[in-house]
Amino acid sequence: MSTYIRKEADKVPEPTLRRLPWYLSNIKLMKEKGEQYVSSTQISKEINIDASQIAKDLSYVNISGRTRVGYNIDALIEVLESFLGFTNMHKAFLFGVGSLGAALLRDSGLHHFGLEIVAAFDVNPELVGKDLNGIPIFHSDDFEAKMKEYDVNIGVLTVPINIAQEITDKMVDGGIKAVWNFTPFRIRVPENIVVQNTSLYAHLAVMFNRLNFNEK
Ligand SMILES: NC(=O)c1ccc[n+]([C@@H]2O[C@H](COP(=O)([O-])OP(=O)(O)OC[C@H]3O[C@@H](n4cnc5c(N)ncnc54)[C@H](O)[C@@H]3O)[C@@H](O)[C@H]2O)c1
Repeated sequence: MSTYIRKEADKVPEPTLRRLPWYLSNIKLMKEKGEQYVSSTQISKEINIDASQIAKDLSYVNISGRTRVGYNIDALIEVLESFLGFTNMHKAFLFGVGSLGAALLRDSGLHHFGLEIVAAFDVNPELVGKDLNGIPIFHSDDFEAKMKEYDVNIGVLTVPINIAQEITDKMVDGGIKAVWNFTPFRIRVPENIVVQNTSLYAHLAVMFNRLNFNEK
């Protein structure tokens, strides 16, 4: 039996994966303006990224465009959405319904990007048993049981930093395969588990620095 081993080289580069959703949003805007075809040069003008870079990024996506006319806009949107995993809903559990966790539960935008938080966990008696934006909040102790009930493989981590690792271990032991980590803690996980660290503050220093530069 021959097994196909996925090589590192088969992986789409992370910068490409970060740019593709951006192209997608802009292409959708162009569609709203009534365009039927879009070229990498046009996208380039909108978002100020080199057209050759855009063409290269789009080459990872299975779509062919005609050199001068460009890509059919509907087909490109469809292919990009499915390539990026935005069309099939990924179900997630969220841990820690505090100020950030609650904001994420209220955010309907996640849906458009393929993420559906189906339930949340907390230990605060004022929250447990309630629901927020239609999403039930259970006690953390009920997590293992709920894993059997829901078809979930993603965990969103918005708990206090001092329990970030403990809750991660709990999620992984329960069968979670990917952790979207909002805590500033660098959580450790087994090799087969995906971790995505996200910080709202990450780009603030860049903005402040550029602001100071422009004001000089
Ligand atoms: N990545 C970012 O941009 C960003 C932004 C804000 C906050 N954060 C981080 O997110 C985390 C939460 O911040 P916050 O301001 O929402 O805090 P918060 O104190 O408002 O919320 C934390 C919640 O976790 C709950 N909790 C405590 N123990 C728990 C357990 N065992 N199981 C489940 N839930 C439990 C608490 O009851 C509370 O509701 C912190 O680690 C913070 O540093 C990150």
